[in-house]
Amino acid sequence: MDSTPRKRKGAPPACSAARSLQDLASRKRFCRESDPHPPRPDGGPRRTTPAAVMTAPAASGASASAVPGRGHKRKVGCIDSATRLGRRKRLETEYELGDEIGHGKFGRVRACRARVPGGGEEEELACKALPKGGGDTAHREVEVMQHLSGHPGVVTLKAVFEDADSFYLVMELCSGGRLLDEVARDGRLSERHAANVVRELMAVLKYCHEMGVVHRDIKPENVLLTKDGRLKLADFGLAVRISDGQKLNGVAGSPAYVAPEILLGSYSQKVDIWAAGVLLHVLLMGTLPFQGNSAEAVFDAIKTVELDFHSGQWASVSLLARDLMSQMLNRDASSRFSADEVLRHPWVLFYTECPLKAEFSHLWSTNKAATPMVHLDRVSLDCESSASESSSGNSEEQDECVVVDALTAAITQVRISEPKRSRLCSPVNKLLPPSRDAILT
Ligand SMILES: Nc1ncnc2c1ncn2[C@@H]1O[C@H](COP(=O)(O)OP(=O)(O)OP(=O)(O)O)[C@@H](O)[C@H]1O
Repeated sequence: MDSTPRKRKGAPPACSAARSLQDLASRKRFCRESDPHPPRPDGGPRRTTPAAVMTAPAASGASASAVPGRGHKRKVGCIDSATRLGRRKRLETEYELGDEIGHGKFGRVRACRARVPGGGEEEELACKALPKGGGDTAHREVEVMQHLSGHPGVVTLKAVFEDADSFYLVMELCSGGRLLDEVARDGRLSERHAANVVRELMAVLKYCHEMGVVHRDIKPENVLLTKDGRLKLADFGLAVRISDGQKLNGVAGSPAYVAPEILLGSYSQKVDIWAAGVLLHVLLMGTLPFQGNSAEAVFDAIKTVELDFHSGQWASVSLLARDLMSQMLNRDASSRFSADEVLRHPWVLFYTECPLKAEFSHLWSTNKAATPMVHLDRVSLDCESSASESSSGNSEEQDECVVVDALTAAITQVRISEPKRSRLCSPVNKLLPPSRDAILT
């Protein structure tokens, strides 16, 4: 681990996961995009979203003249014909809407069921209503969801409907709730559970980034779970598509998860890795790493607070987990891990890749460390268990941390991290003009 972090004196006291995350939720309102269609100075009508979902606009924060990059596998800006479109009447004909199951700042989500002619088995779905007048948000969300469709870690969009007031996004139901609720319930997740979450999240983020999409709102509220505990990334309302080497400059996201370079006004995919690092801190510690009583205070903490990974609750966390955390929360975006590098980190591999047992066992036998092999065998068996399993602070978990820490010594013979990318090799990036994503002044 290459950081010697210290928490700044006078930083606000850590609070419980439920409390701090709830605070965050209420502060979030400060950090959404401003109304992109403010009243006209001449008192004329506001520009509103067109009445029909025909084309999605260019991604906010991206240059209109940007050359399509690797992410543009489909027609840019068009609703894909695979997603059915229609009027609200058709929504009611084809689907039965149930109770509200969640809501965010923009949308209200209801349980929904497809009416199947002939009484066949009904598919459980979710229907998110997005009021019109929210600028490009609904278009962008639909377009990005379609662009990413097919990946098992992305909530599948089934159909889009509209009436005079709203768009309705019918999507697969994630009946396992939010990752946030799991953390609030359990306080802290076991390292094994957290590593499985990180692996699934990074797999979908790697895909998003390869497809040229920056999510910009990674947080436990937007990570949903299926009935069988698989992870699904949701809420693409702030996501944007960018080309290789392109930079964004709109301030967007949820304050506690905002990467420092967003505050500096020039950023790209790595902001999602920072946010995932904050999320990992929440999973392992039950608290947000950067706190404050206002959005400004949180931003100040993001820019200046040095985390202390050596004291307090961190003492019970493996060194490998701390190493990964410091790589994900590296303020230098060019050195910060990519999704792929996170996936290849030994902490993630150890808890999620059973075949490594053999490799580590070999290293173990050539190392003088004293932890018995039986622990490796047990950990190996553990990684076959469900990804949704959780525990916190029990003796079994402590034993695993000892094993992981002992492995740190063993694998230093191999490598802990990929070599840092040379800044000289960075692509020449185009800094875009300020966009309407700027939400804070
Ligand atoms: N596919 C789904 N299956 C089950 N629940 C869902 C689904 N999509 C959303 N929800 C629930 O609805 C809530 C709000 O959804 P979502 O985050 O998409 O709305 P939003 O208005 O865009 O939120 P935000 O305020 O974060 O922008 C989620 O936190 C979740 O509890």
